[in-house]
Amino acid sequence: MDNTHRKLLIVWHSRTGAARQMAEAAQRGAQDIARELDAMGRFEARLVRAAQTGAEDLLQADGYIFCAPENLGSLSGEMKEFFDRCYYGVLDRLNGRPYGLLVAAGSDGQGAVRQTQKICTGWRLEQVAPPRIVLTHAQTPQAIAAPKEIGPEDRAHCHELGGTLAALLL
Ligand SMILES: Cc1cc2nc3c(=O)[nH]c(=O)nc-3n(C[C@H](O)[C@H](O)[C@H](O)COP(=O)(O)O)c2cc1C
Repeated sequence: MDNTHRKLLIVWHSRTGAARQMAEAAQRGAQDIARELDAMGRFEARLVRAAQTGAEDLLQADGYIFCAPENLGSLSGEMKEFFDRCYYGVLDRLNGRPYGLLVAAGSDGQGAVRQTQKICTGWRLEQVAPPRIVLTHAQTPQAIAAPKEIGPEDRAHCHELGGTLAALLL
């Protein structure tokens, strides 16, 4: 590809740490691929919390990873609020850009995946890898409130997704 600067935007929300670690692993994966391709000088993998992300951030990026927990069968409130806040401001202006999806969940995650896919279909984004759900197996109120630590295999899958997006953009 040409020498244009490429930007991957990783938008995340996390309450107890799992989705944050997933987003960080994806960022490292993207940076590792950029390093391998000797493209660090023309690539940026930016990690931004959903509450701090706006329409301008979306418009300025070339590709996306969305990473959030499933809560009550759908996307966590902060992540949904980000989509609600930005949706119409960028509609028809992101068409064809690639995205990947990471969901942290206690035991399911499918509701959050379906909901995010519908939103991204509305934005005409192109899903370039299967969504990854990381299960934390938190089911009791105590387990749900506890800080999470994702395992090396899950971390590796998120790292790989970041690498896939970077390779596509570079
Ligand atoms: C209010 C609330 C609702 C939840 N609902 C679901 C759910 O519907 N499905 C599920 O699999 N996990 C559910 N969970 C579990 C979280 O997805 C899980 O704890 C995950 O690790 C949270 O990600 P985080 O560590 O990045 O905050 C819920 C957690 C909370 C706090």
